[in-house]
Amino acid sequence: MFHLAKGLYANWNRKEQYSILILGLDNAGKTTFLEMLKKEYSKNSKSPDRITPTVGQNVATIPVESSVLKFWDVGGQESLRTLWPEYYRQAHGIIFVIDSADRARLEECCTTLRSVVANEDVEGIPVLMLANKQDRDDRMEVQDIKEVFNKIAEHLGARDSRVLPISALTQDGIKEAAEWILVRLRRNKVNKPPLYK
Ligand SMILES: Nc1nc2c(ncn2[C@@H]2O[C@H](COP(=O)(O)OP(=O)(O)OP(=O)(O)O)[C@@H](O)[C@H]2O)c(=O)[nH]1
Ligand SMILES: [Mg+2]
Repeated sequence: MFHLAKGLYANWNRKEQYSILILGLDNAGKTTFLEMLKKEYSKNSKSPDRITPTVGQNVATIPVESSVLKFWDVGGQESLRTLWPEYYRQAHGIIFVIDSADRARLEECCTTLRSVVANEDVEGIPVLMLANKQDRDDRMEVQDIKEVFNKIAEHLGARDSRVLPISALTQDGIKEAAEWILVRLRRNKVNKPPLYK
């Protein structure tokens, strides 16, 4: 009887777990964003001055509301982007981070995102674009970034997508980003069910 009750209790307590892939060019601020998410939700994070370019992957499992979000942060250097498709099939959502101060690579950003969303393994899953580094004086206006990326969004079909301004460094917009993606992951759960852990 005790074991049955314990089993039922464990079942009721299982949480929905969604995997989110954090992509973007090198230096966009992906790892800083992830560390700040950890700071926001689990109070256990690395200080930004200890973050170095990612060569492998960083994984963090973060409780957000009644769900668990498992983030996969991979290196954005060109030579490492060939590894990204390995992660596509398991992803419930994509967060694509853009360096708002890097005008010179905005086009490269677009081409990269376009090739990501064209892959059939990520078909239908929500895509959140983060215009990061909004604290910098030399940033591009969010409206200008939106105009560029909305052109890509037109090819995303019925799936959810959005451009949100953030500053990973000052933690502005971090919570809004997590909340936006969670709502869309739940909305898409009939098409891409979460794991129950
Ligand atoms: N001013 C400013 N700098 C930022 C912000 N976010 C990240 N940075 C800086 O940008 C640089 C790169 O940040 P990372 O988080 O390592 O970038 P990444 O996208 O993980 O880079 P890779 O691992 O090489 O793909 C670091 O010097 C960060 O401190 C931000 O919101 N504002
Ligand atoms: Mg990194």
